[in-house]
Parts: sequence; C-alpha cells; structure tokens
Amino acid sequence: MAVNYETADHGVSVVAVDGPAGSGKSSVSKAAARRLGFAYLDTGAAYRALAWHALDTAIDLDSADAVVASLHGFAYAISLDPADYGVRVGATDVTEAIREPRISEVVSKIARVPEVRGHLNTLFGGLIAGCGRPGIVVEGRDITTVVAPEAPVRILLTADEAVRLSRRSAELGGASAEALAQQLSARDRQDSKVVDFMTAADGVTTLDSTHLDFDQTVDAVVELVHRVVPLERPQS
Ligand SMILES: Nc1ncnc2c1ncn2[C@@H]1O[C@H](COP(=O)(O)OP(=O)(O)OP(=O)(O)O)[C@@H](O)[C@H]1O
Ligand SMILES: Nc1ccn([C@@H]2O[C@H](COP(=O)(O)O)[C@@H](O)[C@H]2O)c(=O)n1
Repeated sequence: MAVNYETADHGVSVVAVDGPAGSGKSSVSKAAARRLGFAYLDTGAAYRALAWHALDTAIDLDSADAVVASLHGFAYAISLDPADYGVRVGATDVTEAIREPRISEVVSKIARVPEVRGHLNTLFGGLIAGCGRPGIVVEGRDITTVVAPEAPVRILLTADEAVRLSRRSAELGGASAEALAQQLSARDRQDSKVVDFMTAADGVTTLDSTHLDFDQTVDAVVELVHRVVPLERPQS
C-alpha cells in the first residue's frame, strides 16, 4: 500500500532518500535536513528498534507470527529534529543500542515480514504528516517507491561497495574489514529480496557519492531540493 504525502495534501514537502547499507543515507539526510530547516525521519531505526525489542523479550525472530505478535507491545518513539536525534522503546533510550552489530545481524528477519512493513509504514505516514516543519527528509529502503512515491524529490543515494565499506570501517575505528564486508553485503542481499533499493525507479535521481566527499554529497541533495521546492536560500 502506497502512502502519499504530497505537498498539496499535507503542506509537508517530502524528500525521499533510499540506498544500500553504508551509502550515507542517515548522515547525509540528517545534515541536509538541518541545512533546509526540515525534519528528519530515519525509518531504519524503527526496524532496528523492533529487532531490539524482539531480542529483549526473547521472541523467535524466525517465526513471522511471533514477530507480528510483538508489534502489540512495541511502544516506539523517535525524534524528528535533525539536531537532536533519539530513539526510545517505552521508557528505554535505545539510540545507541540499535546500532550494535547484534541488531544489524538480525534486523533483516524483521524487515521481511509484510505485516511489520505495513504497520511501520502507517506509523511513518503519521510522523510525516505531523512533523511540524515545512518539509521532511525521510530515508530508508522503500521511501521512493512505497512510503512516499509521490514525493517531489526522490533520490537513490549510492556509492561503490568498497567505498561504503572503507567509510563504515573508519567510522567504527578500523573494525575487522572482512567481518564488516560480510555483514554489510549479507544485509544488502537479504534486504534486496524484499525491496529494490539498488536501481532507481522511474523519476528517481541517482546520486553516486563514490567520488564526492561528505559536504559535496550534502550540497548535491540540498541543490536537488532547491530545484524543485520553493524555499528561501540562505544569504552567502
Ligand atoms: N560522501 C561521503 N564521503 C565520506 N564519508 C561519507 C560520505 N557519505 C557518508 N559518509 C560516511 O559514511 C559512513 C556511513 O554513512 P551512514 O551511516 O550515513 O550510512 P547509511 O546509509 O545510513 O548506513 P546504514 O544503512 O548501514 O545505516 C558515515 O561514517 C558517514 O559519515
Ligand atoms: N525503509 C526501510 C528502512 C530499513 N529497513 C530495514 O532496516 C534495516 C536497518 O536500516 P538502516 O537504514 O538503519 O541500515 C535494513 O537493513 C532493512 O532490513 C527496511 O526494510 N526498510
């Protein structure tokens, strides 16, 4: 089911960003949202938080029925302020915990369950419509195609796998390159069975950051938004 959040319907300009693991979706989207004065929604955090909740309550992740049942006690909250990011499940702050490798290793098992995707997409729809800012940058795997296919700006953010790996490795302080490579490509392989985030759908702009530094990539996203959404540009 597609959820449409066009400017005309809700007064919120959606910038939809998809891409593979480590392509820069969260860091680039967050920085672009700050520059634009927009809200920022990290949809992967919800899948990660549900995986955390399932592990915390000893749910069998190989049972789709058990995973669906776990949605009932899943009290999820995320900040949409790109300057103050945070994720909670009930009273627990899970902002750091959901980034742990034990979560990355199992999150695809959660994401492949259609009822989970439907439930979370409805939740995302409510967050987008009520974000309280003129626009929102929403990033994930199926934002350009399922969550906001009518968004005025839709971007597929990519980078060569070797570059994504070396950036992630630098971020984690030189963690074992081989283990990282295996985990990142295994996750992309699993996730690709559910949604296609490796090829741009019709009307989606591919932004390849392989040869761009971080600031150049953020500039490119902001420029794409300015081309389509009428916003005041800051004086330089
Ligand atoms: N153009 C770029 N140049 C250099 N480093 C970059 C660039 N884009 C992103 N990075 C860095 O790459 C790393 C991975 O980026 P990020 O975590 O945003 O990716 P992601 O797509 O959200 O990953 P995941 O899907 O695994 O959560 C971060 O350390 C980020 O700062
Ligand atoms: N729209 C989305 C977003 C995420 N997923 C799943 O969540 C995992 C974690 O996402 P990150 O962006 O934080 O890496 C990802 O591996 C997918 O399994 C999704 O299915 N759809």
